[in-house]
Amino acid sequence: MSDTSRLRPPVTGQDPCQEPAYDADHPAPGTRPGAAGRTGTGFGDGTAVRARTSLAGSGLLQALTPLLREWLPRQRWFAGKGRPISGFDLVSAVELLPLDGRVGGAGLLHLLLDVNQPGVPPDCYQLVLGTRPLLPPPLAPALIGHATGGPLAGLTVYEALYDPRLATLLLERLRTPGRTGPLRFSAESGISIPAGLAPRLSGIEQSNSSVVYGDTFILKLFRRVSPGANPDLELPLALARTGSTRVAAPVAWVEALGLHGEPATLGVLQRYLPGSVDGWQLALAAVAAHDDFTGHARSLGGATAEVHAALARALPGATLRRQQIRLLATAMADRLDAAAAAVPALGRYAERLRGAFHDLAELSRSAVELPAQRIHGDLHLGQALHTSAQGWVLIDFEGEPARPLSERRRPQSPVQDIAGMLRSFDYAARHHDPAAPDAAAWAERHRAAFCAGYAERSGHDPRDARVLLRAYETDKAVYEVLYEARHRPEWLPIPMAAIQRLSEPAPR
Ligand SMILES: Nc1ncnc2c1ncn2[C@@H]1O[C@H](COP(=O)(O)OP(=O)(O)O)[C@@H](O)[C@H]1O
Ligand SMILES: O=P(O)(O)O[C@H]1O[C@H](CO)[C@@H](O[C@H]2O[C@H](CO)[C@@H](O)[C@H](O)[C@H]2O)[C@H](O)[C@H]1O
Repeated sequence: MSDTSRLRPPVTGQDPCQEPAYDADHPAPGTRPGAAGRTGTGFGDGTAVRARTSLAGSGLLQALTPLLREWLPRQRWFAGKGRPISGFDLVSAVELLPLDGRVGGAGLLHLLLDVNQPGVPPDCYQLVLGTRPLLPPPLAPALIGHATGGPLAGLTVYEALYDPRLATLLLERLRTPGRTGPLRFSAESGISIPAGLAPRLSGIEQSNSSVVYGDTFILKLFRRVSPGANPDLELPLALARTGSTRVAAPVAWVEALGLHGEPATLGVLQRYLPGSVDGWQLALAAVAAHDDFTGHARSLGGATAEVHAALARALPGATLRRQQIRLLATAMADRLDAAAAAVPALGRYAERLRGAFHDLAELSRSAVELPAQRIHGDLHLGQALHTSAQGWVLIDFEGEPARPLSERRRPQSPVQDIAGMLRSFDYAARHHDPAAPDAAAWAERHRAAFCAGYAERSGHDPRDARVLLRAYETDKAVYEVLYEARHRPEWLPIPMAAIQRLSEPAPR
């Protein structure tokens, strides 16, 4: 579809790609004015957004509430599982296509919604909803529910990304920079995005949702949204602009404006790497076939060093001084305490594990200063894609989604990323059998190859930062224990094997 005018709700007769800047008193065409009634805190105090939501006050939220209460907790990306939902607040609602389907048979609604749960601050989620009077059978898996009131009366509500027509429309909107209500669409200059690329929803269970367009681009829509630039746009964009080929270059993105302070990144369209295989799958295959994987591990170490060097050049860094090193050690110890309270199996190791954090705190007594810079933040084998043409490419620079955005955007020691990848080799070695007699040796060989590749490219062998590496590795293994206990209890023995190893006295 190359004609962008098909995005245009005929009510207004204006092309949303040409809209003027959004004005609270004169809402943009294609959105309906109304009082927001928003009280949530996901985007701060809410005052900035109050006049800018559309469709609020129209009964939209009341119509959606019973549907979302039932549907949301079943989504892989919903972080509030296990707690009741006490209600929703509308942060913004934008009708990208009229809901009654008078253009092309389907409506398209973009929502930012604060989800309220007792005892925790609200989280803001991005939903992209389709509406049709009747859902065609191929879209059955996308069903959210049948609405009975407000502007949705008599309509079926479903996940728009499943609908090729609506997914195509999103790409169309990204192709032309401009604003639609509080949504700002931007494109990297000098890159042309062709029209008519066939969309397909990525079937992989993820923290976010992605659509692949014609094996050329992949659009990732963030589900949990916070004010500020998402590092998964910020870092790949900075890297691509340095000419780095170790990332999938962003070509367009969408943000929400005026919600509270900084624009919030909602989605990124990046180059797709057709035929890529991720490092986790490659490593598992190598373990199963008893193949040597050290060449791959070494080149991955080199690629990681290249990314770190490019990030250090492209974005401001910092130095971790005494006080910050102490705070880092304290934060790690606090995370250990919290994890031990939640997972009793960790309890008996806790005292000895604390030694690693104690040693880190002791570093702060000497004159040591640690260089810090922007890093990947959640590096593991699944975040590295391999292609025969490009070698290793790192993806998903979001950082650990559970941590606040402000923390994820802070410069950190690059050793954190290295520790993450070293843990991943241990995971791969123990995936089939956590107690396999040759697992420790396999892991050690590949960890060494990764560090050697990193050292070759950077001139610094991460193994020389012994105390820091051990502290970060322990912190990551503790995180993994909690992660597995919550999400995949049958995987718990994998990080527990590391906990056992790391609780033994450190070789001096
Ligand atoms: N640029 C890309 N090219 C090819 N596949 C990709 C690309 N980016 C992501 N993917 C695929 O999508 C999956 C999920 O991507 P990721 O960025 O990790 O999303 P999430 O944050 O939702 O976990 C990856 O594991 C990979 O299989
Ligand atoms: O990929 P995400 O950003 O969602 O990261 C989370 O999930 C990962 C699992 O998918 C988890 O990684 C752990 O398991 C991996 C194997 O599945 C292994 O390679 C990693 O080393 C291990 O940490 C990650 O911790 C979590 O944040």
